[in-house]
Amino acid sequence: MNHKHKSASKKYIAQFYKKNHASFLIALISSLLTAALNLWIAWMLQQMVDFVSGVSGAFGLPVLVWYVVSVVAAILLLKTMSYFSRPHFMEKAMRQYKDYAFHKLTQKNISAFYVENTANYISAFSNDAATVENGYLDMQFNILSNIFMLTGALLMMLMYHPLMTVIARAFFLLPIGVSYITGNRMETAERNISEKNSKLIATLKDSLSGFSIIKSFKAENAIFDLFAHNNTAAEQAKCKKRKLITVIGCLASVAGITAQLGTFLAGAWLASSGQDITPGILIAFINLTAYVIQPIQELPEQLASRKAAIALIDKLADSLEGNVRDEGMHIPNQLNTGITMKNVTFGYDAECDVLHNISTAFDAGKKYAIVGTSGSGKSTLLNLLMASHGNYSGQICYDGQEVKDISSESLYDIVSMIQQNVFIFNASIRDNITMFHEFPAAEVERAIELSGLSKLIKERGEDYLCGENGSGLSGGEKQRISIARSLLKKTKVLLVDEATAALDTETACQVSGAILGLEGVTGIVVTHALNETLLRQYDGIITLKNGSIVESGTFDELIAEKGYFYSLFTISQ
Ligand SMILES: Nc1ncnc2c1ncn2[C@@H]1O[C@H](COP(=O)(O)OP(=O)(O)OP(=O)(O)O)[C@@H](O)[C@H]1O
Repeated sequence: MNHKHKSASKKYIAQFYKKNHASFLIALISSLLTAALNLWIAWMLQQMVDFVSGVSGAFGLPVLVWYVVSVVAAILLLKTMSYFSRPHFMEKAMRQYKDYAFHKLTQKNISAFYVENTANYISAFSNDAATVENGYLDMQFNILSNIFMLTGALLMMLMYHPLMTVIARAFFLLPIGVSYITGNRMETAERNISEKNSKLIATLKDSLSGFSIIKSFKAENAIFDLFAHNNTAAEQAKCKKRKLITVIGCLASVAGITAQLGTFLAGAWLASSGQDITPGILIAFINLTAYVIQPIQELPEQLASRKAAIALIDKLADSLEGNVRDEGMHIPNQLNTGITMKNVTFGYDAECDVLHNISTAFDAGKKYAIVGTSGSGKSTLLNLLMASHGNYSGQICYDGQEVKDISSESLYDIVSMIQQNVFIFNASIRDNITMFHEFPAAEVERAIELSGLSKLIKERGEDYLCGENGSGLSGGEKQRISIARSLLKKTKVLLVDEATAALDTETACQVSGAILGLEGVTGIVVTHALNETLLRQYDGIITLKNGSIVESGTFDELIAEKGYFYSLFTISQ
């Protein structure tokens, strides 16, 4: 992990404490005072035992009764403090952390989602968030109160009997060593669990999205095998962590018991050597030793869990810091000359190019059709115009400005795209068209009219809920919503990828006609439907074959050439 990402994860951790200091401090004070209370009880026990043993200078019974009442009152007070602070701190901390991460997610490039695995993010906001909550947030109070209790107990032991404390300290080094050795292994185990969970979530996501296909192709067994494989891997990763926790616990216990028994032996040896140890001091020492050993036993696991949780925050910061294109250039929201592609070669993998040496120009305000057989690279060409990938060679320029240097915000102001796969939110038809923005009613009306949605809206109303990914709508209706969305945005450039594929011929012609009739808009339309009336209206037709432009010109020019386009057109008729 590089330095930039390390400092990025600090910003995520800062979200826990932003405007949340008061709750944090009160919760921390209450857990530290609870630890102090244990030490106070150890001291009281010493006084009680010395009182019963008749040691001179011990407190009398009335004072001891008063102390007991104070302890009970203090417990009630501290628990009340904790009740009013810790849950509020946790709630705000997790809310701000997830909000910040989600905000970062929304700042990503569209291109990020062509190359990244979205299941990682689902995991980060579910499983990993729970680990961060327990292993980092909750744990920090336990860690700090354990450190406080450890230090306080050692100081009290020092006050009671310095020599015995020095001997005990030598034993305590043992469990501390265990913590140091096991910390890194725990961190690796937690990262491994997170990765395996992501894969499991990815399978689950696919299974749910493709449920009807799985059923109709009777692929339940195959998809079950895939799920079972990933489920096993995730559970095995957790099993490994549990085993590691057992090993860490075992080492910590051995080290702890050795330290405790060693200290007792030292006490016995000192007492028999005539040292001044009252029965009360002996009892206090036994209690205090436990308060040293408990943190030593718990701290290795707690520190390891904290480290593991920080590793997950680092992992999320790592993924969120990549593919953000906010440093691009701002350009005015206009297209004066047009879009040019010069010697553009591109492949999804380094070994295999999908587009070869593409050179063409799309003049501002004109309409172009891209045709070609399936897999010839039409969608890829369109996506590159939307800056989906930056790793092409050659130039793609808007008014002479290289597209990968333009800020995504500027680019999305100029261009909008109607895609093959339309995403519909589980919101009203109107919100799906306006994408939750405010527009003048007349403009919305015009977009609805042009995209052929009037009938649907008349029947169901603007407030009709579309269902999860538009389950309440037909394919054609979803396409029309997507067209209305883009028309409403009124961008200077409209890219259309088979937008009419799910429409019947009449509506398809109507919609394509609407796109062709948009004044001042540069339209680039990928189409399979080789309809002569429509094709004649385009200013240029670009014919792709195996990722290369083989012909371009107007409909009449291409037909006259009697070449590749001519044969595609005649076969389709
Ligand atoms: N994300 C991707 N990763 C790897 N290869 C891809 C990816 N998307 C497309 N391809 C490949 O690139 C080639 C061109 O695909 P593209 O979708 O651009 O073709 P198309 O002409 O739009 O096809 P269709 O008309 O069937 O939609 C195909 O061989 C396809 O398999």
